[in-house]
Amino acid sequence: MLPVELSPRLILNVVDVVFVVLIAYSVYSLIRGTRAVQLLKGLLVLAALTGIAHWLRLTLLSWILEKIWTVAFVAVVIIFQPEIRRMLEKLGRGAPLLRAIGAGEGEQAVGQVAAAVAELARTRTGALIAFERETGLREFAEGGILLDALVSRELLLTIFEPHTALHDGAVIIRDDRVVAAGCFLPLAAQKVLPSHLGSRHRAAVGLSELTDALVVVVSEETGTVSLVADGKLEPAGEPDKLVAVLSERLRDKRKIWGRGDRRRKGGAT
Ligand SMILES: Nc1ncnc2c1ncn2[C@@H]1O[C@H](COP(=O)(O)OP(=O)(O)OP(=O)(O)O)[C@@H](O)[C@H]1O
Repeated sequence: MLPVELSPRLILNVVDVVFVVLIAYSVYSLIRGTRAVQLLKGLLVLAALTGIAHWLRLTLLSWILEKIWTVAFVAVVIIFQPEIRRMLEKLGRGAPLLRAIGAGEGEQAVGQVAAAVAELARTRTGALIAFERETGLREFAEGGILLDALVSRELLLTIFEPHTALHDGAVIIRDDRVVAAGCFLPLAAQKVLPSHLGSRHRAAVGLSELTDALVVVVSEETGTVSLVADGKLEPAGEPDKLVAVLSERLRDKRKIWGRGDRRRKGGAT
């Protein structure tokens, strides 16, 4: 006989707690590493203060805190609109377990991109290349020159050739096609990056903060190649490593229900 009787109520309570823990963990995973963590800490302090004020029956403080909660809610929605949007998009994409593990068209482009990037780095030609994943980059592509051309090393080298009309701005790649070139990307907040990194790198980080895009940056100044994802910039390493990392991350992010649905979600230009 069990020491505690397993009543339906008890089971439901356990399920209830498990759900709350899972949701809390998911929310934390989604905002981990973003500025929303600071916000969460602020809200926890506010919640603790509110609890204490209620417990001690401090009427005036409770009333003020109530007003602060209302203002804070509106402010949070306005200030963190990009993060909230991104979080909801991530939720919409489903749990990682549901993601397909299979090759996508984007991977075919990876080898060509890596070859172009190696050449651009060698000649110290600045470049900014964004790979679209689940979040549609249409709004950024439409700000540039729409191309819809098959990705090739030669095409990318031509686009980033200095003194040409398309070299300024970013190239956006979806699957195996260059969707657009000369695209303006959103800049990351000033404090996120070391001051020696200029606007090209800031733009790469900025896009990766707002979307799940993978961005490759070649520095004109130093010829170094960086890979940017989820707001983090890291050295891309040798071309072979870049191919491996890009392939893995592109594959990992593909959904189980494939390409057609993603297009309907707003990815198409
Ligand atoms: N918001 C942006 N969106 C797209 N491209 C941008 C953006 N900002 C800058 N760029 C590109 O970066 C170029 C200027 O880069 P800047 O020298 O400021 O950056 P950087 O990070 O120091 O790069 P580098 O190390 O290559 O010099 C611009 O000519 C433009 O092509």
